Amino acid sequence: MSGEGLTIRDLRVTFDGFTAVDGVDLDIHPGDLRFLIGPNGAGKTTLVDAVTGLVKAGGSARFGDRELLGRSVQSIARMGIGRTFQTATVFEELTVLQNLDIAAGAGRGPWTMLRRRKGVPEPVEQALETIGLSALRDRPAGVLAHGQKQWLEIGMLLVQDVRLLLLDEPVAGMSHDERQATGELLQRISKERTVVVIEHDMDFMRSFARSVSVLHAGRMLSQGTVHEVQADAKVQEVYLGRASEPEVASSAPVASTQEA
Ligand SMILES: Nc1ncnc2c1ncn2[C@@H]1O[C@H](COP(=O)(O)OP(=O)(O)OP(=O)(O)O)[C@@H](O)[C@H]1O
Repeated sequence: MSGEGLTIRDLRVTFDGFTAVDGVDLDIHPGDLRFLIGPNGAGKTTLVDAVTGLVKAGGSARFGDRELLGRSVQSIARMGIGRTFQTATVFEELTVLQNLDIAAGAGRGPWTMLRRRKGVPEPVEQALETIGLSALRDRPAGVLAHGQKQWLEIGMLLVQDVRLLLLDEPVAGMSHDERQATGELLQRISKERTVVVIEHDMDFMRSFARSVSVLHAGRMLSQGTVHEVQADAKVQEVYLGRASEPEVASSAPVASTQEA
C-alpha cells in the first residue's frame, strides 16, 4: 500500500524525572497491522500519547515527511492520525448514525449538521457497513454491546478519513466472537490504512498481527513477525519471568505456543 508511514527515532518521554519512553525507534510502514505489546508500564500508551500530541516528547516522530512532535493534538488529528482509548468514548444518547455524522463533520456544529442532513453521506454509509452496524444505525449508542461501541468508535475515525489508527486495547472486555469480528475488521481497515494496536491479548495478537513490536521498561525489546518475536529469548524472559502476575500470566504463552 502506498501512503505515509510512521517513523520514530530516539523517542523520549519523561515524567518528573521518571523516563517512561527511553530512546525508542519504530518504523511502521503504510498498510501495516502492527501490534505493540509489552508488560504493564512498558510505555505503550505513553508512546501513543507522544505521537498524538498528548504528552511532550524528545526525539522525532514523522508521519510521511512531516514531524509530529511539537504540534498540537488538533494539528496531528488534522494530519490524519486518530486514536481510541481503553474506554470507548461515544455519545451514548445519540444514535449510531448521529455519532458518525458528528465525527464526519467535526468542526461544523453538530446541531446545524443534524438539522440540515438529508440522506446519509457516502463515507458514513461506508463506515456503517465496514464496522457492521448498518442495521443498528438508528439505535442510541448507549444500548450497544461493549464490542459494538468499540466498533462505532473505530467507525468515527474512518469517517474522518484517518490514515493512521492507533488503538489502545480494542478487544479488552470483549467476548470471543467480538474479538474475532474485531480482528477481521482491523484486517479490512488495514488494506487501505495503517493500524497500530496496543494489546495484552496474545491469542488475538497471534491471530491478527502482521508485525509486532515489544516494549519493555520504556525501550524497544524486540520487533518482527509473530513467529520471530515469540522465538526471541529476551521476550520469553520478560513475559515468563513475570508469569506470577495475573494480567501478565495471561500473556505468558507468547513464548510457548506455536506460530500463529
Ligand atoms: N502522566 C504520568 N505521570 C507520571 N507517570 C506516568 C504518567 N503516565 C504514565 N506514567 C508512567 O509511565 C510508565 C509507562 O506507562 P504506560 O501507561 O505508557 O504503560 P503501558 O505500557 O501502556 O502499560 P499498560 O499496559 O498497563 O497500559 C508507567 O510506569 C506509568 O506509571
